[in-house]
Amino acid sequence: MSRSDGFKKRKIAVLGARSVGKTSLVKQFVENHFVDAYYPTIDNSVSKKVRHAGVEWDLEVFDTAGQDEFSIFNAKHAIGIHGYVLVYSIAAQGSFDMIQIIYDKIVDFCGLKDIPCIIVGSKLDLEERRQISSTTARALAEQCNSAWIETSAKNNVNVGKVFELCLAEIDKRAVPSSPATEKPGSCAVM
Ligand SMILES: Nc1nc2c(ncn2[C@@H]2O[C@H](COP(=O)(O)OP(=O)(O)OP(=O)(O)O)[C@@H](O)[C@H]2O)c(=O)[nH]1
Repeated sequence: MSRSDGFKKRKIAVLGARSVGKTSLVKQFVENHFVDAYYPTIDNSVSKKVRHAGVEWDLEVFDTAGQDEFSIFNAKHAIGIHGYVLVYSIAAQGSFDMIQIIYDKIVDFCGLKDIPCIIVGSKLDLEERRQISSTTARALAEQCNSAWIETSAKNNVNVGKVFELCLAEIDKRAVPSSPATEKPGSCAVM
């Protein structure tokens, strides 16, 4: 893990079905703005310096192309990744169904039972079109041993919290070590 610039590094991958608001979440987090237009994402990485648990982190966020059940989960989704943000829209049942599918793909690929992960219900501002109750989503998160939160990139609600909670999930599973031998979270494939 490079600390040449004085910052420790973490890499978080954002996955989910198409159009759930992954890019919007990442843009709001890194650039503090929201774009109404929809441009399908081809994988893109951005960085932000954050302070978490008293430490400065150079956080790299890997914004991935939308997934469906036939999408291939491959090495680029796992190599060097410390934690996952799995996004569904609270207004789209199909996108919620994709969460379990993606979670299973990660677990299968990494060969691990427990991955540092947060499940995120996006588009909280579309409450009148809600299809996924918080109770249903919480139950899935519990089953996956992951954190859970609802956000609105549009109204900038809970956006920073998503990444803070993901870092906390990584911390929970990190092997205690000295700074010189620090290892990333258990899901990282190096
Ligand atoms: N109302 C509302 N719309 C949102 C929100 N976040 C994203 N959107 C809209 O949803 C659409 C898709 O957003 P994107 O951020 O491009 O979604 P994505 O998941 O990155 O899409 P893919 O690249 O296809 O995977 C856009 O029209 C956004 O403006 C939100 O919090 N509230």
